[in-house]
Amino acid sequence: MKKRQNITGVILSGGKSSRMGENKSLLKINGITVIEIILRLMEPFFEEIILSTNDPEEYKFLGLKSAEDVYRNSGPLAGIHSALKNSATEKNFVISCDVPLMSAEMIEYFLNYESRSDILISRAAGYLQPLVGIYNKKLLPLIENILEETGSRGNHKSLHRLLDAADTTIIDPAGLEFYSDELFFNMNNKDDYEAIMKRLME
Ligand SMILES: Nc1nc2c(ncn2[C@@H]2O[C@H](COP(=O)(O)OP(=O)(O)OP(=O)(O)O)[C@@H](O)[C@H]2O)c(=O)[nH]1
Repeated sequence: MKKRQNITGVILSGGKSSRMGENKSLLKINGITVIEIILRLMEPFFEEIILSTNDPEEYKFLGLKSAEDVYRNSGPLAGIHSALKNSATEKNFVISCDVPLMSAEMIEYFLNYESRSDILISRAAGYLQPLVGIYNKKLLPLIENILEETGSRGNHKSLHRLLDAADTTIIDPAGLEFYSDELFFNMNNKDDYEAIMKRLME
């Protein structure tokens, strides 16, 4: 597969993992860290990958360019903000660090989807899934307005405000042959971790 140069990959890993009690992206499944599972999934698609983190030292072993939050303690939208600021491309494929069941087919589907919108995300497993999707760099001023207004009270709410305020396309992948709800399953606590380990060791 030829790596894409006109779209940057972004891995969000600047959260607190408070429900997990330890950095969830560094937990291991079948001997490799969850963040490496995500990176291996992303690498074939993107020439450039940015890691959104506030602790670049911890992730040095990945050898990625990293971006620290400008707006601290403000949740995932702040991570998207700093990644877009540091990105050289208009389009950016964003993925959360905690979805190790995501597939290459689903990423490919996003990348091939014809849309002129500034955000392309899905509604999957009964929820909007804003932490896997495509974000345009031209959203930066709008994102800054929202982050300035909501500050550290924002967290996930600020992301949903962005979805409402921006030109957002929401896809419904439910009927696709490769699709299953588990693709978007995110690992928040120890029970989720155990469930994912069990699933990946099958
Ligand atoms: N850069 C950045 N990423 C974040 C921030 N908050 C969450 N994320 C990322 O966004 C994704 C979803 O995060 P959550 O699981 O909802 O939040 P979390 O802080 O990691 O975990 P909890 O403390 O358990 O809520 C993960 O990839 C996080 O690393 C933030 O303030 N900055």
